[in-house]
Amino acid sequence: MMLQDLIQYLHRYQVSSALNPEIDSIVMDSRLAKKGSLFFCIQGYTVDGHIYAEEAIRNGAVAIISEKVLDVPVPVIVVPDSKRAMAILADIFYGQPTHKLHLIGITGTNGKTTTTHIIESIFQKHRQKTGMIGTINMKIGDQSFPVKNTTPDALTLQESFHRMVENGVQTVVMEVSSHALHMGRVFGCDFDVAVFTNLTQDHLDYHKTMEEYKFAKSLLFSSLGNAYKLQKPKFAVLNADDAASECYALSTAAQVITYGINNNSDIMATNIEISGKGTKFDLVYDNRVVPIHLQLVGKFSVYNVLAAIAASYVSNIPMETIIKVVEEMKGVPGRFEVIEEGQDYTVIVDYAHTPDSLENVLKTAKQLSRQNITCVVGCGGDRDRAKRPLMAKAAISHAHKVIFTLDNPRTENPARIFADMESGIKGHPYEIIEDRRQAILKAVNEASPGDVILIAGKGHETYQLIGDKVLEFDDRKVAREAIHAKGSS
Ligand SMILES: CC(=O)N[C@H]1[C@@H](OP(=O)(O)OP(=O)(O)OC[C@H]2O[C@@H](n3ccc(=O)[nH]c3=O)[C@H](O)[C@@H]2O)O[C@H](CO)[C@@H](O)[C@@H]1O[C@H](C)C(=O)N[C@@H](C)C(=O)N[C@H](CCC(=O)O)C(=O)O
Ligand SMILES: Nc1ncnc2c1ncn2[C@@H]1O[C@H](COP(=O)(O)OP(=O)(O)OP(=O)(O)O)[C@@H](O)[C@H]1O
Ligand SMILES: N[C@H](CCC[C@H](N)C(=O)O)C(=O)O
Ligand SMILES: [Mg+2]
Repeated sequence: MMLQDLIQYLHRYQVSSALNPEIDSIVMDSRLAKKGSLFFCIQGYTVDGHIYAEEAIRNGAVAIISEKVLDVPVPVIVVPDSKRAMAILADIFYGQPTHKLHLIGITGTNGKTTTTHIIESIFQKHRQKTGMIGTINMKIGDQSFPVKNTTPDALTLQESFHRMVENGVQTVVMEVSSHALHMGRVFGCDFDVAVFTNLTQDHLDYHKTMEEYKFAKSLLFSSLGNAYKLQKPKFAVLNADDAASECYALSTAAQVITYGINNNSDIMATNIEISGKGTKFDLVYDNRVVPIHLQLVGKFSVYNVLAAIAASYVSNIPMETIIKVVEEMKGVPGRFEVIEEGQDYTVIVDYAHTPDSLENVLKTAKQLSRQNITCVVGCGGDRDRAKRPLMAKAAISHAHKVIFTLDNPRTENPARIFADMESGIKGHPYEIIEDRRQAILKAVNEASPGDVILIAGKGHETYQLIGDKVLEFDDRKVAREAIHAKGSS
């Protein structure tokens, strides 16, 4: 594509030269620039990408998008906001792939990964080729690829959509994080269905206040518009039991469909019964009542299932197919994953890393056993400090025994993380075992028949970030080792 053809889509810009090179690739990292690249200078949180313009040119870049005038020998297009320009041009460069896909975006504090997986399974059962983008991986059909972020930057994202289109994908279901919405990673995406799971405290290190966090999530719904794509209406799928939905209904011109348990909604669950064997409820929709038996456990799972049902139903998937899939769903890696090695106590690995999710999973664990619940949990470093005392409080309030341990401390001093956690729970008994392996070993060694151990915070993660080191660590493997060690001692 020629540079001038690409930049014609930008409204306000200055260009330093009339040269019109051919653009073969678009990059935001100077190290990835090659002959024919267009390089975007992005003001980052760590460094200012403008300082890498010359390196990008040395590596072959033939034009630069910048927020500043630069004295370099290739055309420089100066724009007011290079991140915004990048999202818009990425969409154009890759041939507007989201216009050719049925695109479902899911936002909310908890439940995005789980709901995304359920929706993927439903569309696959309906014989569609699917794409999926989220915390665990990016998938094209059944092939998976590693990811750095839950919602990737605009270049990676549009390139992924392009590959999906080339590979015959029809429907893409993706997690849309509040960071991504705030940083404009999804500007340029044409969503058909936007789903809201819930809003509770997290990420205040980044968004500063709950109001700003709530607003960031509203951008998914306001971006839906009321446009019809190939006669296809757009939908906002909202949780009727979460107060933030009112704001999201107001921010969208799309049709709204609600789901819920407590408040009246279009897709509703009543008569919920939770047991170790799964969860039963009556699904109420379109004046019909259908009994459902999930293998997934917990009230929070019912919410995720309802969100997935609603998103699939408005996408014209037959309800019979949807129900079959949700009843067959066994779970998502690292989400309430039961570690079954024939032991007479239960070990669960879960990704709860917010106060609300920790409270939910602990309450669910309590519904499964009358025996003691042990919670092994830590809080991530270089992340929201305000959630730490609340997570510690949730653990203390709902578990009989609590072991605080390291999650991913990253570059933060573990002592400060533990001090933040302890500030929420003065006077309650707990133990601190910094080494996560030792904490898990201890919890397992002390388990009695019928007990439940919940190892929270890292779920599917196969690493631990300590300082700038990435160490191999998988709660599920360590738990298995601990169970076997106890069994053979
Ligand atoms: C705070 C944040 O979100 N940071 C994101 C941001 O990185 P950054 O701003 O630090 O980038 P930077 O290192 O300053 O670099 C600035 C620019 O210089 C360029 N550069 C840099 C070095 C060089 O040699 N040459 C060069 O050109 C970089 O490519 C970049 O364009 O842009 C990167 C590329 O898109 C992201 O990977 C990175 O996410 C980091 C890894 C991260 O941890 N983000 C978290 C907070 C996040 O986004 N999480 C949400 C999920 C949250 C949830 O719901 O649980 C997510 O969607 O992942
Ligand atoms: N609907 C829900 N409401 C509250 N908690 C939930 C819900 N669904 C899942 N959880 C809890 O939150 C944890 C994370 O779930 P999941 O990975 O699906 O959320 P997510 O929104 O993708 O999280 P992240 O923002 O880290 O990507 C689960 O392990 C479980 O403890
Ligand atoms: N997407 C979340 C994941 C947190 C997972 C937890 N294990 C941690 O490291 O805090 C974040 O980056 O804040
Ligand atoms: Mg996720």
